[in-house]
Order: sequence, then C-alpha cells, then structure tokens
Amino acid sequence: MAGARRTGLIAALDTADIQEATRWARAVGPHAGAIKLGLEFAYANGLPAVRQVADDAALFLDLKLHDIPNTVAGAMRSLAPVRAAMLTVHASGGRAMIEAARIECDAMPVRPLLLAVTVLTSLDAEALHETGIAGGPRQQVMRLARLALGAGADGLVCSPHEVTMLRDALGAAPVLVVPGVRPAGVEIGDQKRVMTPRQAAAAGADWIVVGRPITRAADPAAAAAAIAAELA
Ligand SMILES: O=C(O)c1cc(=O)[nH]c(=O)n1[C@@H]1O[C@H](COP(=O)(O)O)[C@@H](O)[C@H]1O
Repeated sequence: MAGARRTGLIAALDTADIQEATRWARAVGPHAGAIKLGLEFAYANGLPAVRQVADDAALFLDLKLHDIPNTVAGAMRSLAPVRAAMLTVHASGGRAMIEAARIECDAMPVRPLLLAVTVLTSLDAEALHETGIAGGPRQQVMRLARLALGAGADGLVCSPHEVTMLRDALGAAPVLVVPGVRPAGVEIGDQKRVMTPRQAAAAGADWIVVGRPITRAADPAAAAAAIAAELA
C-alpha cells in the first residue's frame, strides 16, 4: 500500500516577514505540492496577506484551532475567504469541537481538508507524561486519530513514527500529513519524533511538512528540490 502512494512536499514558511515569505514561496513553489503558512505569519500580517503570499499555490493554513465548539466554528467561518486547501484543529479539542469545524468546512465555497493534529512532533514520551498522558505518543496518537476521524476530520497530523501504525489500523483513506522530517545530517532543533523524508514516505505519509531545513538553507530552492528528489 505504502509503495503505491506518492508522497508530496509541503514547505512550511515560518516567518513574520511578508517579503521573506513571498521570496520563499516563489523559490520553493516548483518543488513543493503546497506551502504552509501558520501562526507566526498570520498573526503578524493577517489573513489577506496569507492569501496574497500563497498566490496560486495550494495553501495549508495551519492555525491549530483549539477552543470550545462555538468559538472554533466562528473562527472557521472567518477563515473561509482565505480558500485554504488544508486547515488544522487540535484533535485534543474533542469530538464536538471537531464536528463543529467539519460543518463549517462543508459550508465553505472551497472545501478544505480538515486535519486534526494528534500529538505534536516536539513532544516525546516524557513531555507528554508531564501533561498527564501516561501511555506514550503512539497510544495517544492512535486514540486521538480514531476520535478525530470519527468526528469528521479528513486526515491527521502525526509524526513519521506513527505512520505505519496508523496505516495498518486505519487503511489508505485518511490523509496523513507528517512534520518532524529532517534530511540526514540536518539540525533537528526542537523536534523530537523525527525521520528522514525517504523514511516518512516509505512509511506511507501522503505529505511531509518541512520548514527550517528549507528556509534556513543557503539556497532554499535547492534544499526543497533535494527533498522532493528524495521522495520521488
Ligand atoms: O501542524 C503542523 O504542521 C505541525 C504539527 C506538529 O506536530 N509538528 C510540527 O512541526 N508542525 C509544523 O510543521 C512545521 C515544521 O517545521 P520545521 O521543524 O522547521 O521543519 C512547523 O511549521 C510546525 O508548526
């Protein structure tokens, strides 16, 4: 199953600087299936700027909504004009919150994929334990994955370490979007559950999300091209 799947690259453009984001978007555009803008960019520049930087690229707007259902529903309605291809909520916001988000996605003129973030890739078992979750990332990812998909999410954000487990349990249908990806030899930084692009693709990811290994490279276009080549 994983062998037949084509894994795409999403370039995460984490900056508050609109010129920098525009430059990166143009540089990586030919090599990435989508660009991701998130909290840093959207808070600094607002939603019209998000739309402007994305231009005609597929846009993953990653705002990781996590609030009561009514508030999340309202936030989703505010996101409709951005025409994102993918939007995120935290799966730990619970069933009613995810259901509310799904209803709003269905009402958008351009229907985005609703992705539920399971356990952040920056958390290891110890950090997760400190939040009161004893079972470790794999168990928690599985629990949240079933909850989120049952509540109407189209896909999941998880680390590469859980992809095989999720594919085995849930099959080919859920869209698996996978950050925590580092080409061999590249600085890992704050990520904890990490694999290389090739390993994440072999496990069955639909998309890998890569930020700093591209944006902090001397030549972001070349870095994105090299990652895309590793996926091919
Ligand atoms: O939702 C996400 O995209 C996300 C979830 C997660 O668990 N871990 C994670 O790193 N991300 C995002 O993926 C990107 C990873 O960036 P780099 O660590 O620089 O490659 C960042 O924009 C994060 O916000």
